[in-house]
Amino acid sequence: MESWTEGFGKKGGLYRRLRDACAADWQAYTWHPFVHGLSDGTLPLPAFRRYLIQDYLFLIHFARAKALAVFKAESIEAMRDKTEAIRAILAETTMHLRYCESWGIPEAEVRATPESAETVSYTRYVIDRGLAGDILDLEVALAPCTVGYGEVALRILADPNRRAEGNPYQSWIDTYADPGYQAMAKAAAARIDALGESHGGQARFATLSATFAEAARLEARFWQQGLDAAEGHMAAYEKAHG
Ligand SMILES: Cc1ncc(CO)c(N)n1
Repeated sequence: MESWTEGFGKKGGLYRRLRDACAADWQAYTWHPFVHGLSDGTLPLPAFRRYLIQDYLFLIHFARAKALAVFKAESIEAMRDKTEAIRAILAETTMHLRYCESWGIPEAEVRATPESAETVSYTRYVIDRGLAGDILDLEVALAPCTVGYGEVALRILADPNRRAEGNPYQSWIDTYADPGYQAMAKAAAARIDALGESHGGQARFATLSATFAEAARLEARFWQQGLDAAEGHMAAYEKAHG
C-alpha cells in the first residue's frame, strides 16, 4: 500500500471507508492531470492563475463552512480545532495573494473577480450539507478538501516525475506538505473516525458516502476549471498568431 493512503485515518475507521467507497472519484481528484502538472512543473501558468484566483474566493467561503462547524461542534475541543482551522485557512490565502502580486494582480482585483460555477457549486454544497445535517454530515463534506490536499501533497512528494529544482509551483506544494498542514489533515481524518463511532457512521454510511463522493467530484471539477481556462487561452493564442 502506498505511503499516502496510510497517512490519514485509522484502518477500519469511517474516513478510510468513505475514501475507499469512492476509489475512482478519489483517484480522479487526488491524481488529476492538473496535479501532475504541479508536480512536474509543466502546468501552464494561465491554468494555475485561473485556479488560484478562484481558490482564493473558495477559501473565503470555506472559512465560513468551518465557522459553521464551530457552531455545530459538540465539544469545546472540537470548537478549538475548528477555530484553529479557520485561522489556518485565512493564513493560506496569503500564499495566494503573494502569487497574484508576482503576476501584478492586486488583492482588490482578486476579490472583485466573479466566482466561477465550480467555486459556487462546491462551497455552497458543503455549507448546505452542514446547514441541513449535523456535525458529522458537515465534517464529511469538508474532508475531501482538508484531507485531500494533504494527500495530494504526499503524492507529489512521492512522484518520480516531480520537478524538485526550480518548480514554479514549489511554494504551493510546500504549503500543503508543511507539517502544520499535514497535522491538521490528520486531525480532520481522526475526527471523522471518532464521529463515525459516536454518531452512527455505520447506519448513516449510504448518505455520508454520497456526500463524500460528491465533494471529491467537485474537487476534480475545481482543478479542471484551471485546465479549461488554459485551453481557451491556447485557442485564443493560436487564433491570434495562426
Ligand atoms: C479547492 C480546494 N480544496 C482544498 C483546499 C485546501 O485548503 C483548497 N485550498 N482548495
